Amino acid sequence: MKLPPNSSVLFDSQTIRSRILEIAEKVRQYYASCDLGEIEMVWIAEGARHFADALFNAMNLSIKMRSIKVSSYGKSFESSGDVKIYDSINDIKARRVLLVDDILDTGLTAKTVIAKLKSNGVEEVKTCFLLNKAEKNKGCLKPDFEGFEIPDKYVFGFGLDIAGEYRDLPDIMAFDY
Ligand SMILES: O=P(O)(O)OC[C@H]1O[C@H](OP(=O)(O)OP(=O)(O)O)[C@H](O)[C@@H]1O
Ligand code: HPA
Repeated sequence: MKLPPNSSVLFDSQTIRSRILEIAEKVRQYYASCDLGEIEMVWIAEGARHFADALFNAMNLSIKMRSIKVSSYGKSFESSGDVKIYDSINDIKARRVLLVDDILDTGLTAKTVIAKLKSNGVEEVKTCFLLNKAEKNKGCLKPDFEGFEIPDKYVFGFGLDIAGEYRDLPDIMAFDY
């Protein structure tokens, strides 16, 4: 597969896997004293697919898991600012939700979904991101669990795409655009 020019590996697959094991352990500890029946893990499709699968398997907790399709970038490198939620999430009524996404970039996607979940009556939403462009979003939303803080570069691989391509690369690559 031809990679975009000026791209390089930011995190290789082994580094990603090891970090996910660490996050999974922190999540396990957090929920250790909770009623597992009250918790639902909700991951944001499509980008979080690989992260959510790996995290869920590593957590090894008997909780429900589902995805919701949310999109705001399309083929662009910038958020359109219009976060579209394609699945009905009105039936997510768990008391506690663990919201999982591949990346916290501007924070708009997560903020929109959190507001919707809260308006459904979900009491607690904990967030878990593999990547956080913290310098860019100026800490507008503090993740409860996160993998790596990254600089303001466009990244792809391990679920993250450029216009629908490269999601299935095992490494996370960065790209100067
Ligand atoms: O913090 P933000 O600036 O809102 O960006 C983060 C969101 O952007 C990407 O989704 P995208 O809209 O590209 O859809 P996709 O997951 O299907 O690629 C990514 O998967 C996150 O969900
Ligand atoms: O850097 C990114 N890469 C891929 N998808 C994204 N969605 C928001 N930011 C990014």
